[in-house]
Amino acid sequence: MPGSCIRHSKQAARPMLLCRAAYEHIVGSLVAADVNVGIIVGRFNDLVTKLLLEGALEAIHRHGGNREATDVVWVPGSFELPVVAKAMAKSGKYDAVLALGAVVRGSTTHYDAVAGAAASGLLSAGADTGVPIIFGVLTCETMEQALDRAGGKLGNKGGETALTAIEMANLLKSLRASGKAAAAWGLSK
Ligand SMILES: Nc1c(NC[C@H](O)[C@H](O)[C@H](O)CO)[nH]c(=O)[nH]c1=O
Ligand SMILES: CC(=O)[C@@H](O)COP(=O)(O)O
Repeated sequence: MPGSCIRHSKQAARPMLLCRAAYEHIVGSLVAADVNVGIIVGRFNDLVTKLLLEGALEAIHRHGGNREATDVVWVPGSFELPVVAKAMAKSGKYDAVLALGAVVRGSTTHYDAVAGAAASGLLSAGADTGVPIIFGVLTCETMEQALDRAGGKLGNKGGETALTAIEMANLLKSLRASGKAAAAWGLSK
């Protein structure tokens, strides 16, 4: 147990390194070759979401993913992401589902309802199925903030979250193959 590692004042680093080395660290691969990803995109603010999708597809392609294993599904807005995410997850066809959207604050409190519903709904979809549902929804005060994060000066959250989807898909595949995680649950098949 880590707590049992005795720390010696002059060799403190060495025992701890030995402690860490004694344990298997399980990390999901970023190779997309055998990963089936379902991408759901909110059409609202598609000036932004199209860029998020572009980043996601480029990342998947760059990591060895193929077109046949990646489905792109469009919904009206971020509020609609969770129901489709859960439905796609329950199909058993996907190793991960990536939800992309852009919620930009307007002049009412509608922003809070949409952003909150998308976040909690997507979280529940993953918890209810055991299929990784990745939150690729921008929640921004301004369109400029959103564009900065959709391929602008702050990178592309679509590409970043696509890598999260690949890693989580491979991690769960690996854990499940070695009996260290339960199979996905609540699937329709
Ligand atoms: N204002 C934004 C929306 N609003 C639309 C909702 O997502 C939903 O489609 C509507 O309430 C009907 O159910 N959606 C976004 O994705 N981003 C926004 O900024
Ligand atoms: C996030 C939204 O729903 C928002 O863009 C809508 O704008 P408004 O609050 O001005 O109606």
